Amino acid sequence: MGAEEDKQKSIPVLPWMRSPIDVSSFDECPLTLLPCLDPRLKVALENMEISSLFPVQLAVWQETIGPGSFERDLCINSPTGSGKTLAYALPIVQMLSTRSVKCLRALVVLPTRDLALQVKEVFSAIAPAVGLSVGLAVGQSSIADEISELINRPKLQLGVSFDPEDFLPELQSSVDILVATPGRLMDHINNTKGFTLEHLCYLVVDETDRLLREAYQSWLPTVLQITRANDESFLPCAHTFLPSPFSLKTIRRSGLERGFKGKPYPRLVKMVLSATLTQDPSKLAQLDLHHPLFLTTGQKRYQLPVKLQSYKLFCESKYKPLYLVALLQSLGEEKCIVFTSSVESTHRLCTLLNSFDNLPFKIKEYSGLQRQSVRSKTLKAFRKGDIQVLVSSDAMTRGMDVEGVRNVINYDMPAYIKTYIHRAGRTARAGQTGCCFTLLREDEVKRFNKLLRKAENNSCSKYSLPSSYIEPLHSVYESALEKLKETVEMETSRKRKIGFKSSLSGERK
Ligand SMILES: Nc1ncnc2c1ncn2[C@@H]1O[C@H](COP(=O)(O)OP(=O)(O)OP(=O)(O)O)[C@@H](O)[C@H]1O
Repeated sequence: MGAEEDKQKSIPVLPWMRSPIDVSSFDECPLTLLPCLDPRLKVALENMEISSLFPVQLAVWQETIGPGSFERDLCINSPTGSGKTLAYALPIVQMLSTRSVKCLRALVVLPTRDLALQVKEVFSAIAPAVGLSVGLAVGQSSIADEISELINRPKLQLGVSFDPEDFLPELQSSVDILVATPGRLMDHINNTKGFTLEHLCYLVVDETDRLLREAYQSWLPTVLQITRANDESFLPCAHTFLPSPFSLKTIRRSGLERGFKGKPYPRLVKMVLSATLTQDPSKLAQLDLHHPLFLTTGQKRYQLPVKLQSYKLFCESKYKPLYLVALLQSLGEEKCIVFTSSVESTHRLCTLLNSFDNLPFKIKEYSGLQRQSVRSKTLKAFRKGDIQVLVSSDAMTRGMDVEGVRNVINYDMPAYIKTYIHRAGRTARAGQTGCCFTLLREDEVKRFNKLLRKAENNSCSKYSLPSSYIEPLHSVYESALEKLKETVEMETSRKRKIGFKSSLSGERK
């Protein structure tokens, strides 16, 4: 494809995407100068060691708390590590800070459990300061435990006896904000008594392009349908406003003012975000956006963090593990993530690395092949610094924020620019520096250069390792390969035994 064709493809089809707000024209804003910020939230932010808002956070603040007043749905395309989480969390918490009745008003949906946990931490750092509670629906605990966290069942007064036939205690939400993955969200929508989205004011779809790629049990049409139905039932013509002692309803009036023509007001406000936001009209149509406003950074659709340094390292296929070890040794003990192209190669590479004697760092595997509990444990140890090298499949590529990751290595070349962006984006976050190395065979170089041209800030220098790092490793590499062979044989026979046992017990059943 020629450069002209590339350019054509990057011009958004949707008219509202062609005149975006450029986030790079914003500067950081000290909290002391931020208009309207609730002083309690200022203190909470300072406790998080945040003294100013990043550009994307200021741009969103302007469109929500500022003059924009949440009038339009926001589509935010901003680089990895630019602070998108707080960009939506802060205005939502500030807006809900004046509500005195507890009910579920904000829903944040993320594609994975680890990401949801991370986002919940951010909300939990600010929401309690203004008396709001945050819940999690990700399937980390049993559904019963989760329900008891999310739903409040008021206790009957002592000494008063009710006939249960006559009195059903009103179930109420225990949380104002819910962070969820689609599967568990659907479980609660379908089965949890008292779980309702009828008061929902804010819907955040984080990692939008990933969430729109799969149906995830049709969570999006379901949520939109429920909230739309609520809008309709609260239109003045459809509702008689009879006061009920047991239920508190949000009254959505039909407003013609401020761009809400024909829409119930206040309506459900949507914020959708990604570092690689889709521009595909049919995908975006699923979100049913209201008068959307597009916020993006710079000219090109794909952006790499400004302080990221990309490097390419040439090596023959058979020596890739050896070069990787030499590279890891040359980088020292700082945290590093090594990405491979599949769960199988992640396992194999990690086993091989652990077969090298006397490496000065601890290496663990993190992949979609592992159980969630194993993954969470590994991630925790990596965050703490007990593990220095994480060998990962693309399970880790999106959104994960681990402090102190200075280097990312693409052991296998990513097939798409999006993958490169999300992998590289695990470093150089929050304005810090970071490096991304890609190991390349000669026949991959052309494809890699072409892939990088699609992004802004795409300079990529050649990286060479001194032979003093390579030469001493040859003999160790040979014995590591031998050990790998033994380990693989052991694993295969263990799997065979387990398979045999379970087929026997299957026959008995
Ligand atoms: N205003 C701020 N000042 C200092 N640090 C901040 C600020 N806002 C966010 N951060 C930090 O920046 C890091 C990246 O933030 P966040 O995870 O929200 O990025 P992101 O844009 O969502 O990235 P990704 O696209 O990879 O998900 C986090 O460690 C966060 O604590």
